[in-house]
Amino acid sequence: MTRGGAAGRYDESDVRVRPGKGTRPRSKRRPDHADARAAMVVGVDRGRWTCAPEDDPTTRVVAMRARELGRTPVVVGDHVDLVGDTSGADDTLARIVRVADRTSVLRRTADDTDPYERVVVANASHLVIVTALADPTPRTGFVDRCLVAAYAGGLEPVLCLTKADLVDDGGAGFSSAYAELDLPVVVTRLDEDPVALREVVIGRVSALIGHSGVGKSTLVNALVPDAERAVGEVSGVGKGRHTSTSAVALALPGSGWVVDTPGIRSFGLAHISPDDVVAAFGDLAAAVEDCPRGCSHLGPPADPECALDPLVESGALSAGRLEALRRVLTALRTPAWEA
Ligand SMILES: Nc1nc2c(ncn2[C@@H]2O[C@H](COP(=O)(O)OP(=O)(O)OP(=O)(O)O)[C@@H](O)[C@H]2O)c(=O)[nH]1
Ligand SMILES: [Zn+2]
Repeated sequence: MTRGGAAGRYDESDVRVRPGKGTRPRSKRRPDHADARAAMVVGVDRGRWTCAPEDDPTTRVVAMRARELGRTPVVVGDHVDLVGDTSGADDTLARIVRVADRTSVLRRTADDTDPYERVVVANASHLVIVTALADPTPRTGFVDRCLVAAYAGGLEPVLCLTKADLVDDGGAGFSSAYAELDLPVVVTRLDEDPVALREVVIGRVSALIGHSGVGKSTLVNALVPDAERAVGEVSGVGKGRHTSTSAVALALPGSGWVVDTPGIRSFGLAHISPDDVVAAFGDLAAAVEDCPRGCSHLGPPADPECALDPLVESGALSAGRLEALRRVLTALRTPAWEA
């Protein structure tokens, strides 16, 4: 499901027809690759894409991109068509000839001023925002930035609060800040199986995001028993061990995928506008069409004529929900390094 309006806007995954066949229209269906094998990208490393064929998802086929793809980015979660040797045998290399339109895009910029945005994960239906209730201290700023990225990219956000064993209230205090956003909240602790989280991710493609040390690897290992994500080690380059910093999709027992995103520590949001966020709040998207041009929907004093305020007066919108939406919108204005 595409929640945000922004996801459908991107046609960067359209494949260009090879130059020289000038009269042929741009096409996603090249008849000469009618026998291509459909697959999902599960990992990317130095110009090689690891793919899981849809007809045999436990096989791994390593592929390069065909020249006809041009500069189309191909990321974890992309649905691609493979040709060539798709056996997955050692030392074989297939070619990616097509990338399907995406249903969602988790995107980021390096910081809020970086004009270059990067798709990190494609086609995930859910973004699981992993935050520890203690050690490290939870910060709403990071959660709010993740919410913005989810809403704008067409992913359903889920708040996952870890280390409940370290606090007295079971997470009620922290999650109350999100109560008005209709956000699913799951709470986990080291001494219990993450049953509620498993129910959220099973049969779906979910991206997991969180700061270092929040317990994300612990969760991934519980969900995917053979994942062997390193626990308690600071992941990244130059920390003793060279671990991957790019996204990787791991198959859940049964069906579904979790995409771990070890490299993502910050979330530049330069590419997102307030309207992209409001678009995810179905009923409110129509209301803000009455706002003045350039309204950032924060209300007075910044936006005295924002059309969301009269909705509260008329009873169509609760004050608490508007406040929660505005706190998320404020994340757009808060520099990434302060969040
Ligand atoms: N008390 C408690 N500790 C936990 C819990 N979950 C994880 N931990 C501990 O927190 C530390 C960090 O856990 P990881 O799973 O490595 O955290 P991470 O988010 O993957 O961190 P990076 O690997 O740095 O990305 C480890 O020592 C875990 O044992 C929990 O629910 N309760
Ligand atoms: Zn407005």
